[in-house]
Amino acid sequence: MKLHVKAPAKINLTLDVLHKRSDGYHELEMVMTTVDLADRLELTLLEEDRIIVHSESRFVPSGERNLAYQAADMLKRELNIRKGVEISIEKHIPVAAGLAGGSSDAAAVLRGLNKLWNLRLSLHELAEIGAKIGSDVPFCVYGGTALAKGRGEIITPLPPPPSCWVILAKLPIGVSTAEVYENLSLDKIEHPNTEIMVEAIKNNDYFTMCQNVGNVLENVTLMRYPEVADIKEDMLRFGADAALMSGSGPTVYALARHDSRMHRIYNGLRGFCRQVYAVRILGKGEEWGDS
Ligand SMILES: C[C@](O)(CO)[C@H](O)COP(=O)(O)OP(=O)(O)OC[C@H]1O[C@@H](n2ccc(N)nc2=O)[C@H](O)[C@@H]1O
Ligand SMILES: Nc1ncnc2c1ncn2[C@@H]1O[C@H](COP(=O)(O)OP(=O)(O)OP(=O)(O)O)[C@@H](O)[C@H]1O
Repeated sequence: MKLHVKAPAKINLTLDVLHKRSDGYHELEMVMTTVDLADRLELTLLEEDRIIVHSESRFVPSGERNLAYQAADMLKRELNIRKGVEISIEKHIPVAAGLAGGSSDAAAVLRGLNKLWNLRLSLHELAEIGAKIGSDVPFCVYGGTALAKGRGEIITPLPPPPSCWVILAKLPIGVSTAEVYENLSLDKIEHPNTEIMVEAIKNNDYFTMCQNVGNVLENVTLMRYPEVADIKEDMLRFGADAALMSGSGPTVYALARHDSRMHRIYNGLRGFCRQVYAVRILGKGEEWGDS
Protein backbone atom coordinates (compact mmCIF):
# COMPACT_ATOMS: atom_id res chain seq x y z
CA MET A 1 0.00 0.00 0.00
CA LYS A 2 1.34 3.43 -1.03
CA LEU A 3 0.38 7.01 -0.19
CA HIS A 4 1.52 10.29 -1.77
CA VAL A 5 1.75 13.30 0.54
CA LYS A 6 2.47 16.96 -0.23
CA ALA A 7 4.66 18.99 2.15
CA PRO A 8 4.36 22.74 1.44
CA ALA A 9 6.86 25.43 2.48
CA LYS A 10 5.84 28.18 4.89
CA ILE A 11 6.64 31.88 5.00
CA ASN A 12 6.48 34.21 8.00
CA LEU A 13 4.28 37.26 7.47
CA THR A 14 5.40 38.29 10.97
CA LEU A 15 7.92 36.90 13.46
CA ASP A 16 8.24 38.55 16.85
CA VAL A 17 10.37 37.46 19.81
CA LEU A 18 8.91 38.43 23.20
CA HIS A 19 11.68 37.15 25.50
CA LYS A 20 14.18 34.36 26.06
CA ARG A 21 12.79 31.52 28.18
CA SER A 22 14.48 29.61 30.97
CA ASP A 23 14.50 26.46 28.75
CA GLY A 24 16.71 28.30 26.23
CA TYR A 25 13.96 28.73 23.61
CA HIS A 26 12.51 32.11 22.65
CA GLU A 27 8.88 33.01 23.33
CA LEU A 28 7.41 33.87 19.93
CA GLU A 29 4.39 35.44 18.30
CA MET A 30 4.21 34.93 14.56
CA VAL A 31 1.85 34.70 11.61
CA MET A 32 2.70 32.01 9.09
CA THR A 33 1.13 30.80 5.86
CA THR A 34 1.85 27.93 3.47
CA VAL A 35 2.84 28.57 -0.14
CA ASP A 36 2.59 26.45 -3.26
CA LEU A 37 6.20 25.26 -3.25
CA ALA A 38 6.21 21.73 -1.91
CA ASP A 39 8.18 18.54 -1.37
CA ARG A 40 6.44 15.32 -2.39
CA LEU A 41 6.67 12.21 -0.27
CA GLU A 42 5.80 8.65 -1.14
CA LEU A 43 5.04 6.41 1.85
CA THR A 44 5.02 2.64 1.33
CA LEU A 45 3.69 0.37 4.07
CA LEU A 46 6.22 -2.21 5.32
CA GLU A 47 4.99 -5.16 7.34
CA GLU A 48 8.42 -5.47 8.99
CA ASP A 49 9.25 -3.16 11.93
CA ARG A 50 11.56 -0.78 10.05
CA ILE A 51 11.84 2.85 8.84
CA ILE A 52 13.67 3.56 5.58
CA VAL A 53 14.14 7.14 4.29
CA HIS A 54 15.72 8.13 1.00
CA SER A 55 15.96 11.19 -1.20
CA GLU A 56 17.85 12.03 -4.35
CA SER A 57 18.69 15.47 -2.94
CA ARG A 58 22.29 15.59 -1.75
CA PHE A 59 21.40 18.30 0.80
CA VAL A 60 19.02 16.08 2.78
CA PRO A 61 20.47 13.85 5.52
CA SER A 62 19.70 10.15 5.32
CA GLY A 63 18.62 7.85 8.14
CA GLU A 64 17.93 9.00 11.69
CA ARG A 65 19.05 12.60 11.11
CA ASN A 66 16.21 13.15 8.65
CA LEU A 67 13.19 14.85 10.25
CA ALA A 68 10.90 12.56 8.22
CA TYR A 69 12.58 9.54 9.87
CA GLN A 70 12.25 11.20 13.29
CA ALA A 71 8.51 11.76 12.71
CA ALA A 72 7.87 8.09 11.87
CA ASP A 73 10.06 6.96 14.76
CA MET A 74 8.30 9.30 17.24
CA LEU A 75 4.87 8.03 16.16
CA LYS A 76 6.01 4.40 16.53
CA ARG A 77 7.41 5.01 19.99
CA GLU A 78 4.49 7.13 21.26
CA LEU A 79 1.88 4.59 20.12
CA ASN A 80 3.95 1.41 20.37
CA ILE A 81 3.48 0.54 16.69
CA ARG A 82 5.22 -2.49 15.23
CA LYS A 83 4.68 -1.73 11.52
CA GLY A 84 7.19 -0.05 9.22
CA VAL A 85 7.36 2.45 6.39
CA GLU A 86 9.58 3.32 3.44
CA ILE A 87 9.67 7.09 2.81
CA SER A 88 10.89 8.56 -0.46
CA ILE A 89 11.34 12.37 -0.46
CA GLU A 90 11.24 14.35 -3.71
CA LYS A 91 12.82 17.59 -2.51
CA HIS A 92 11.72 20.90 -4.05
CA ILE A 93 11.92 23.25 -1.02
CA PRO A 94 15.45 24.69 -0.60
CA VAL A 95 17.19 23.22 2.49
CA ALA A 96 18.13 25.34 5.54
CA ALA A 97 16.35 28.27 3.92
CA GLY A 98 13.84 29.53 6.53
CA LEU A 99 10.97 27.80 4.71
CA ALA A 100 10.51 24.91 7.21
CA GLY A 101 11.19 22.27 4.55
CA GLY A 102 12.34 19.58 6.98
CA SER A 103 9.51 20.36 9.42
CA SER A 104 6.97 20.14 6.62
CA ASP A 105 8.35 16.74 5.56
CA ALA A 106 8.01 15.58 9.18
CA ALA A 107 4.43 16.89 9.36
CA ALA A 108 3.55 15.20 6.05
CA VAL A 109 4.87 11.89 7.43
CA LEU A 110 2.70 12.30 10.56
CA ARG A 111 -0.41 13.01 8.46
CA GLY A 112 0.42 10.24 6.00
CA LEU A 113 1.15 7.56 8.61
CA ASN A 114 -2.05 8.49 10.42
CA LYS A 115 -3.81 7.14 7.30
CA LEU A 116 -1.36 4.38 6.31
CA TRP A 117 -1.24 2.89 9.81
CA ASN A 118 -4.93 3.64 10.40
CA LEU A 119 -4.28 5.54 13.66
CA ARG A 120 -7.31 7.90 13.66
CA LEU A 121 -5.42 10.66 15.51
CA SER A 122 -6.76 14.24 15.31
CA LEU A 123 -4.63 17.07 13.83
CA HIS A 124 -4.27 18.36 17.39
CA GLU A 125 -2.83 15.03 18.55
CA LEU A 126 -0.49 14.86 15.54
CA ALA A 127 0.65 18.44 16.24
CA GLU A 128 1.42 17.53 19.87
CA ILE A 129 3.62 14.66 18.71
CA GLY A 130 5.15 16.97 16.06
CA ALA A 131 6.18 19.51 18.72
CA LYS A 132 8.59 16.91 20.09
CA ILE A 133 10.42 16.90 16.75
CA GLY A 134 10.70 20.67 16.12
CA SER A 135 9.02 24.00 16.85
CA ASP A 136 7.74 24.48 13.27
CA VAL A 137 6.23 20.97 12.95
CA PRO A 138 2.85 21.71 14.67
CA PHE A 139 2.15 24.59 12.26
CA CYS A 140 3.08 22.35 9.32
CA VAL A 141 0.69 19.65 10.58
CA TYR A 142 -2.22 22.12 10.25
CA GLY A 143 -0.91 24.01 7.21
CA GLY A 144 -2.87 26.98 5.89
CA THR A 145 -2.51 30.21 7.84
CA ALA A 146 -2.09 30.56 11.60
CA LEU A 147 -0.96 32.62 14.53
CA ALA A 148 1.75 30.67 16.37
CA LYS A 149 2.79 31.36 19.96
CA GLY A 150 4.94 29.76 22.65
CA ARG A 151 8.06 28.36 21.01
CA GLY A 152 5.93 28.04 17.85
CA GLU A 153 3.74 25.12 18.89
CA ILE A 154 0.60 26.93 20.13
CA ILE A 155 -1.43 27.28 16.95
CA THR A 156 -4.54 29.38 16.29
CA PRO A 157 -5.78 28.83 12.71
CA LEU A 158 -6.60 31.96 10.68
CA PRO A 159 -8.54 32.46 7.44
CA PRO A 160 -6.47 32.56 4.22
CA PRO A 161 -4.66 35.87 3.57
CA PRO A 162 -5.61 38.07 0.60
CA SER A 163 -4.65 36.25 -2.58
CA CYS A 164 -1.33 37.32 -4.16
CA TRP A 165 1.94 36.18 -5.70
CA VAL A 166 4.92 35.29 -3.51
CA ILE A 167 8.31 35.55 -5.21
CA LEU A 168 10.95 33.68 -3.19
CA ALA A 169 14.69 34.18 -3.63
CA LYS A 170 17.28 31.97 -1.91
CA LEU A 171 20.98 32.73 -2.16
CA PRO A 172 23.40 29.79 -1.83
CA ILE A 173 23.90 30.31 1.92
CA GLY A 174 22.77 27.83 4.61
CA VAL A 175 21.66 29.51 7.85
CA SER A 176 21.65 27.86 11.28
CA THR A 177 18.41 28.74 13.08
CA ALA A 178 20.03 28.23 16.51
CA GLU A 179 22.85 30.67 15.66
CA VAL A 180 20.43 33.34 14.46
CA TYR A 181 18.41 33.17 17.71
CA GLU A 182 21.68 33.18 19.67
CA ASN A 183 22.84 36.40 17.98
CA LEU A 184 19.58 38.32 18.45
CA SER A 185 19.92 41.44 20.66
CA LEU A 186 16.64 41.48 22.55
CA ASP A 187 17.07 45.13 23.62
CA LYS A 188 17.32 46.36 20.01
CA ILE A 189 14.19 44.74 18.60
CA GLU A 190 11.63 46.68 16.57
CA HIS A 191 8.51 44.57 17.17
CA PRO A 192 6.05 43.97 14.31
CA ASN A 193 2.37 44.51 15.10
CA THR A 194 0.97 40.97 15.15
CA GLU A 195 -2.52 42.13 16.11
CA ILE A 196 -2.84 44.40 13.06
CA MET A 197 -1.55 41.58 10.82
CA VAL A 198 -4.19 39.22 12.18
CA GLU A 199 -6.90 41.86 11.62
CA ALA A 200 -5.64 42.56 8.07
CA ILE A 201 -5.94 38.86 7.25
CA LYS A 202 -9.39 38.60 8.80
CA ASN A 203 -10.50 41.70 6.84
CA ASN A 204 -8.89 40.45 3.59
CA ASP A 205 -7.00 43.79 3.51
CA TYR A 206 -4.01 43.30 1.20
CA PHE A 207 -2.39 46.70 1.68
CA THR A 208 -2.54 46.64 5.49
CA MET A 209 -1.06 43.14 5.34
CA CYS A 210 1.79 44.41 3.12
CA GLN A 211 2.48 47.41 5.37
CA ASN A 212 2.75 45.22 8.48
CA VAL A 213 5.04 42.35 7.49
CA GLY A 214 7.98 42.19 9.91
CA ASN A 215 10.57 39.72 11.19
CA VAL A 216 12.86 40.52 14.14
CA LEU A 217 15.38 37.86 13.02
CA GLU A 218 15.93 39.77 9.77
CA ASN A 219 18.57 42.13 11.18
CA VAL A 220 20.73 39.25 12.45
CA THR A 221 20.87 37.47 9.08
CA LEU A 222 20.97 40.64 6.96
CA MET A 223 23.89 42.06 8.99
CA ARG A 224 25.81 38.82 8.54
CA TYR A 225 24.96 38.44 4.84
CA PRO A 226 24.58 41.91 3.24
CA GLU A 227 23.91 40.20 -0.11
CA VAL A 228 20.56 39.04 1.32
CA ALA A 229 19.72 42.65 2.22
CA ASP A 230 20.61 43.61 -1.38
CA ILE A 231 18.10 41.06 -2.77
CA LYS A 232 15.40 42.51 -0.52
CA GLU A 233 16.22 46.03 -1.77
CA ASP A 234 16.08 44.79 -5.36
CA MET A 235 12.64 43.27 -4.78
CA LEU A 236 11.31 46.64 -3.61
CA ARG A 237 13.05 48.40 -6.54
CA PHE A 238 11.36 46.00 -8.99
CA GLY A 239 7.99 47.00 -7.51
CA ALA A 240 7.21 44.51 -4.70
CA ASP A 241 4.28 45.57 -2.50
CA ALA A 242 6.27 44.15 0.46
CA ALA A 243 9.55 42.26 0.95
CA LEU A 244 10.70 40.28 3.98
CA MET A 245 12.99 37.50 5.11
CA SER A 246 11.23 34.25 6.06
CA GLY A 247 12.05 32.53 9.39
CA SER A 248 15.76 32.69 10.17
CA GLY A 249 16.52 33.13 6.46
CA PRO A 250 18.29 33.40 4.12
CA THR A 251 15.20 33.21 1.83
CA VAL A 252 13.57 36.58 1.22
CA TYR A 253 10.19 36.93 -0.42
CA ALA A 254 8.29 39.66 -2.26
CA LEU A 255 4.51 40.04 -2.38
CA ALA A 256 2.83 41.21 -5.58
CA ARG A 257 -0.84 41.41 -6.45
CA HIS A 258 -0.63 41.71 -10.25
CA ASP A 259 0.85 39.23 -12.73
CA SER A 260 2.84 41.96 -14.53
CA ARG A 261 4.57 43.00 -11.28
CA MET A 262 5.29 39.36 -10.41
CA HIS A 263 6.96 38.85 -13.83
CA ARG A 264 9.05 42.02 -13.40
CA ILE A 265 10.32 40.93 -9.97
CA TYR A 266 10.87 37.29 -11.01
CA ASN A 267 12.75 38.18 -14.22
CA GLY A 268 14.74 40.91 -12.49
CA LEU A 269 15.97 38.56 -9.76
CA ARG A 270 16.69 35.64 -12.11
CA GLY A 271 19.59 37.68 -13.53
CA PHE A 272 21.69 37.20 -10.40
CA CYS A 273 19.98 34.61 -8.16
CA ARG A 274 19.70 30.99 -9.30
CA GLN A 275 16.93 29.90 -6.92
CA VAL A 276 13.90 32.09 -7.58
CA TYR A 277 10.31 30.83 -7.39
CA ALA A 278 7.00 32.58 -8.13
CA VAL A 279 4.20 30.80 -6.25
CA ARG A 280 0.74 31.47 -4.82
CA ILE A 281 -0.19 31.59 -1.15
CA LEU A 282 -2.03 28.33 -0.36
CA GLY A 283 -3.79 30.01 2.56
CA LYS A 284 -6.21 27.27 3.58
CA GLY A 285 -5.27 24.18 5.56
CA GLU A 286 -6.14 20.69 4.34
CA GLU A 287 -5.08 21.52 0.76
CA TRP A 288 -2.22 19.08 0.73
CA GLY A 289 -3.31 17.07 -2.28
CA ASP A 290 -2.60 13.77 -0.49
CA SER A 291 -3.58 10.66 -2.48
C1 LIG B 1 12.62 30.47 12.74
C2 LIG B 1 11.42 29.56 12.74
O1 LIG B 1 11.43 28.74 11.56
C3 LIG B 1 10.17 30.44 12.66
O2 LIG B 1 9.03 29.69 12.33
C4 LIG B 1 11.33 28.68 13.97
O3 LIG B 1 11.36 29.45 15.15
C5 LIG B 1 12.41 27.62 14.02
O4 LIG B 1 11.78 26.40 14.07
P1 LIG B 1 12.58 25.01 14.02
O5 LIG B 1 13.64 25.06 12.96
O6 LIG B 1 11.54 23.94 13.95
O7 LIG B 1 13.30 25.05 15.42
P2 LIG B 1 13.77 23.90 16.41
O8 LIG B 1 14.35 22.77 15.61
O9 LIG B 1 12.70 23.62 17.40
O10 LIG B 1 14.94 24.69 17.15
C6 LIG B 1 16.17 24.99 16.55
C7 LIG B 1 16.89 25.96 17.46
O11 LIG B 1 16.32 27.28 17.30
C8 LIG B 1 16.24 27.94 18.55
N1 LIG B 1 14.84 28.30 18.84
C9 LIG B 1 13.81 27.73 18.14
C10 LIG B 1 12.51 28.08 18.40
C11 LIG B 1 12.25 29.02 19.42
N2 LIG B 1 11.01 29.39 19.74
N3 LIG B 1 13.28 29.57 20.11
C12 LIG B 1 14.58 29.23 19.83
O12 LIG B 1 15.49 29.74 20.45
C13 LIG B 1 16.83 27.01 19.58
O13 LIG B 1 18.18 27.36 19.72
C14 LIG B 1 16.75 25.65 18.93
O14 LIG B 1 17.76 24.80 19.36
N1 LIG C 1 13.62 16.12 5.33
C1 LIG C 1 14.51 17.10 5.47
N2 LIG C 1 14.55 18.11 4.56
C2 LIG C 1 15.41 19.14 4.71
N3 LIG C 1 16.31 19.23 5.72
C3 LIG C 1 16.32 18.27 6.64
C4 LIG C 1 15.43 17.18 6.56
N4 LIG C 1 15.64 16.41 7.63
C5 LIG C 1 16.63 16.98 8.33
N5 LIG C 1 17.06 18.11 7.75
C6 LIG C 1 18.13 18.99 8.30
O1 LIG C 1 17.45 20.08 8.92
C7 LIG C 1 18.19 21.29 8.78
C8 LIG C 1 17.23 22.43 8.51
O2 LIG C 1 16.65 22.23 7.27
P1 LIG C 1 15.26 22.92 6.84
O3 LIG C 1 15.21 22.90 5.35
O4 LIG C 1 14.13 22.32 7.57
O5 LIG C 1 15.56 24.39 7.36
P2 LIG C 1 14.70 25.66 7.55
O6 LIG C 1 13.84 25.88 6.33
O7 LIG C 1 15.61 26.77 7.91
O8 LIG C 1 13.78 25.27 8.76
P3 LIG C 1 13.03 26.24 9.76
O9 LIG C 1 12.40 27.32 8.91
O10 LIG C 1 12.03 25.27 10.37
O11 LIG C 1 14.07 26.73 10.72
C9 LIG C 1 19.18 21.07 7.65
O12 LIG C 1 20.45 21.32 8.16
C10 LIG C 1 19.02 19.62 7.24
O13 LIG C 1 20.26 18.96 7.25
